[in-house]
Formats: sequence, C-alpha cells, structure tokens
Amino acid sequence: MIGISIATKWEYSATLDYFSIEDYERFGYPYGEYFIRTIDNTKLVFYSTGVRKVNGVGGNQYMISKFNLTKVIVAGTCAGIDDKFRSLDIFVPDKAVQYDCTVKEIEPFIKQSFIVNIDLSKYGNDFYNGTIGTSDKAVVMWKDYLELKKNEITIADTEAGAIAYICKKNDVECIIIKGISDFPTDERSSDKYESNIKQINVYIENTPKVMYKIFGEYLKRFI
Ligand SMILES: Nc1ncnc2c1ncn2[C@@H]1O[C@H](CCC(=O)c2cccc(C(=O)O)c2)[C@@H](O)[C@H]1O
Repeated sequence: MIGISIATKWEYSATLDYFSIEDYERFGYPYGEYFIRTIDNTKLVFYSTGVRKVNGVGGNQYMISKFNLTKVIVAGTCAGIDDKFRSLDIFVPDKAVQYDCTVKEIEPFIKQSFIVNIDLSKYGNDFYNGTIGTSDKAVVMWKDYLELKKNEITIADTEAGAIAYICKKNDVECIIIKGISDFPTDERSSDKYESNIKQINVYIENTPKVMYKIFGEYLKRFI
C-alpha cells in the first residue's frame, strides 16, 4: 500500500472533494483522518496529519507502521522561493532539507545530517525539481524569504523534509509533490499584519487549485 500524506484541513478537504469521498469512507486516527482508494490497481491510503514537523512525522510513522507502507507521497502546497517560478507550479524535489535545526549565526544554515537526496531517475524528468526547505515556521517575513533564496532553496514548507527523513529511517521510499500556493511579499513598507492576512487568503484560495493539479496531472506517474 502507498500512503499519500496531506497536512492541512484545506488540502485534505480539497482531496475529499476531488475523489468524491462519502462520509462512511472516512476513518479517524490520532493525527487526523484517512480514506482508501484503488487507482490503476494500486491501493492508496490518503491521510491528513496536521501541520508542522511534529504532526507530519507522527502521522506518517503511525501510517507506515499500521499499513506497512511501501512508499509515501507527500502531496500539498508550499511557499515559492526561487522567483523563476509562479504560483500553481508543481515540483517533485530531488533534495529535502531542514533549516531550523542549527544555530545559524555560527553553524551552516542547513542541518547536514538531516539532508535527504531523493532518487527520481525511474520517473523521467518532465517535471520541476530542486530543493525543498522545511522548518516549523511558515515563510511569511521578507527577511526569512531572502535568507532561503540566498541558500538556494527552491520551495519551502513545514513538513516534507522531516517526513522524507523518517521515511529513510524506515527504509520506505518518499516522493514529495508540492505546488506553490503563495509567495511571501515584502511587508517592510506596509502593515505586516495585513500583509500576513493577504498571504493566508492567497494560500486558502490556491490550495484546491494546487491539490487538483497534483491529483489530475502528477499522482499516477508516481504510484
Ligand atoms: N508560506 C509558506 N510557508 C511554509 N509552508 C507553507 C507556506 N505556504 C504553504 N505552505 C504549506 O502549507 C501548509 C500551511 C500553510 C501555512 O501554514 C501558511 C501559509 C501561508 C501563510 C501562513 C501564515 O502564517 O501567514 C501560513 C504548511 O503545512 C506547508 O506545508
């Protein structure tokens, strides 16, 4: 069985809509809920984990152990960092890193022992790849965005790097499919609270578009 890991209630709700899931097909577990679907003769369990690294890791470890998963696909949204790209662009990163685990004033920005390289060679190359950077804090402030850009992060989220890391510990393949829902904006010359609310609203508006694009155009290639 392959696991499809989804973080937020907005991402999971779009998933329920996309697959027309009925109430009786939904089951609870300690980190959220799950449903099962067979696509192209492959059994998939779709589950919500909740946000941030602790929920992403807890939910995935639970599902790997409960269903003996052979692969985990992390599907969801992310912040755009590399400004060559646009909102709703979809990525399958070949590298997942965590950048909030070092004393960055005196240590490398990225925690070297947590880097996960992802071998995508069997899936072709007709998709965007790059580096996903994960931390427990959303990328909202302009100074955080500039720091990620300087460190050659392509996209950023708050779960995937940690999930990829624990998949490796379990010897389970991990594929990350993420679409850009929002770009941080420069809040320095405006009201930072208003700018934050705008970014959250953009995130909420784009989330179903990203999830539909992932399920409609990408998922089948990676199962
Ligand atoms: N900018 C982002 N940075 C990091 N991860 C992002 C971003 N956008 C999307 N994600 C992904 O979606 C989920 C939720 C998004 C989220 O928390 C968020 C989004 C926009 C603004 C704010 C805010 O507080 O102002 C919070 C996360 O779990 C993560 O996996």
